[in-house]
Amino acid sequence: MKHCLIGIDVGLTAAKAAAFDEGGAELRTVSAANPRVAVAADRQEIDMAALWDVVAGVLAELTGWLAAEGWTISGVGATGHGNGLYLVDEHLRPVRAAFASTDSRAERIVAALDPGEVEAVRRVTGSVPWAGQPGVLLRWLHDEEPQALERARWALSCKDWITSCLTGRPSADYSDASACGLVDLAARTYEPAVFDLLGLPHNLLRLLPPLSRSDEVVGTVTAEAAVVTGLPAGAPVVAGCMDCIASPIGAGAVRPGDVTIIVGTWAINSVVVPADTEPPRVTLNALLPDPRHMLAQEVAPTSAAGVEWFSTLMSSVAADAVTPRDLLHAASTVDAGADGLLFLPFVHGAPEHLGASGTLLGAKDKHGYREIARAVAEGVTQYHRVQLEKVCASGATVSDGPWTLAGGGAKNPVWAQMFADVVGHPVRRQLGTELGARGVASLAAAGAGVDTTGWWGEPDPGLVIAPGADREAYRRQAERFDRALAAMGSVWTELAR
Ligand SMILES: Nc1ncnc2c1ncn2[C@@H]1O[C@H](COP(=O)(O)OP(=O)(O)O)[C@@H](O)[C@H]1O
Ligand SMILES: O=C(CO)[C@H](O)[C@@H](O)COP(=O)(O)O
Repeated sequence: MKHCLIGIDVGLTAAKAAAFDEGGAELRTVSAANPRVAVAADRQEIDMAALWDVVAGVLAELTGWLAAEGWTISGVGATGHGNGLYLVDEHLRPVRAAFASTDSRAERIVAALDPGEVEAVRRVTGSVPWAGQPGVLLRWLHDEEPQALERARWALSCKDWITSCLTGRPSADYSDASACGLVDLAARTYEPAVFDLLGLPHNLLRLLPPLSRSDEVVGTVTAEAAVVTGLPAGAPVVAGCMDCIASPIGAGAVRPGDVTIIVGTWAINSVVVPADTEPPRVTLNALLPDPRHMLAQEVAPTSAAGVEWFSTLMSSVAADAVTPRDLLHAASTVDAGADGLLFLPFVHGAPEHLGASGTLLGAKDKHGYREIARAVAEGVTQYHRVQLEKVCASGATVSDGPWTLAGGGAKNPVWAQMFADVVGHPVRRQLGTELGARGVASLAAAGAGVDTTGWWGEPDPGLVIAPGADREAYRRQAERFDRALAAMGSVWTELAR
């Protein structure tokens, strides 16, 4: 009999489900756009039932194909965007719409925190507070919608919501919970001091589900879930992990010093560090399945989000949809430097820059769509560089080898070369594989008792891209970008008042 594993990856843009054979080869991937409602500029909410419908739909398509090809499913795991908040009642039904991690309505709560207390908690949890964290959002609900908290029984992350739909059980894993800034990294337990910092009563700690290892089986597919997904009832489901963890696992980039750059809605810039040292000073540190290691990360909703914003804007005025691929193609027809245009990619703000907004600098009447497209892609990439420099300066040891490029944007060859040129370091593309789904499928394999040692062979050197001819232009642009970023800080603070 042919056995396979299923990895589900629910990002902010799209839901993907992929099947892998027991040796780690990808059999097939199905994806679909996720529902997302921008309720207001700073309010980004997700209809939880609609999200589950999309995931069930991609699973049904995948399992239909697998059945026709004679595959038997031996394990399932989910990964998803981290942070945000998915509140459910005791019957695991949504209490209200979920908060996406791009929601910035709670910035004022973060701005009012005591810096000394923030630093004391950071040393324990490895995270600094920002608006889209579940703890900060719980505080917002405590102030603004206390009735929602009264109805809530569990505070889930995105993948925990999907896992609960599959198994009928609440669960959480160390990677997501630590990436949410809720965990004492050394003790691997929820940290009540986070609730003190945020002014939350301790009785709300009851909302946090029990923690499991990412590859631990936390339930089995229910009969109800089997009907809508085509998964076999009774198939084991593992706790899974956060998407920023799943991609490096999928790429095999989990040795100390390994760097992964994820070009999803969010910009994720990470390095594997030992778990038994003081957490590097970055936005967050997330525990990896291997208890010896964690992933130090600089993160911001500034990556494909910027490209999505501009392509959606152009689609609204063009006869045909302008896809991110079209936008990158238009960008490729303009020289590096976008003829002097600079884009600061904060259309959803950023943890590090309270009040920041998307900003186009240097616009002249000679500039058109193609120059702006180039500036948007370059601005997104330059901010990845800023964050990678911060990761390198955080005290973490960083590998000299190629850095792994993951996420939807990394599939674009123009953008991948721009990454190598802007960051000034070789990057490795991963063609043909949904790395996040692959990573969590490997955890499902481990949970089902399948030997996964063969999943990570020698990486193909042909996928490595070295910095090229545009490197010098981007070095000059980086100086302007950094000066503009520093100067805008006070403007954004003023505008946010
Ligand atoms: N060929 C492409 N060229 C440029 N950008 C792309 C391409 N394919 C996907 N993207 C971008 O990647 C994003 C999806 O990446 P993904 O990692 O799946 O994000 P998420 O996990 O947030 O859903 C899309 O928002 C899109 O902007
Ligand atoms: O918590 C986060 C960063 O700390 C984000 O939610 C990230 O997980 C999004 O992932 P994306 O949807 O861009 O793939």
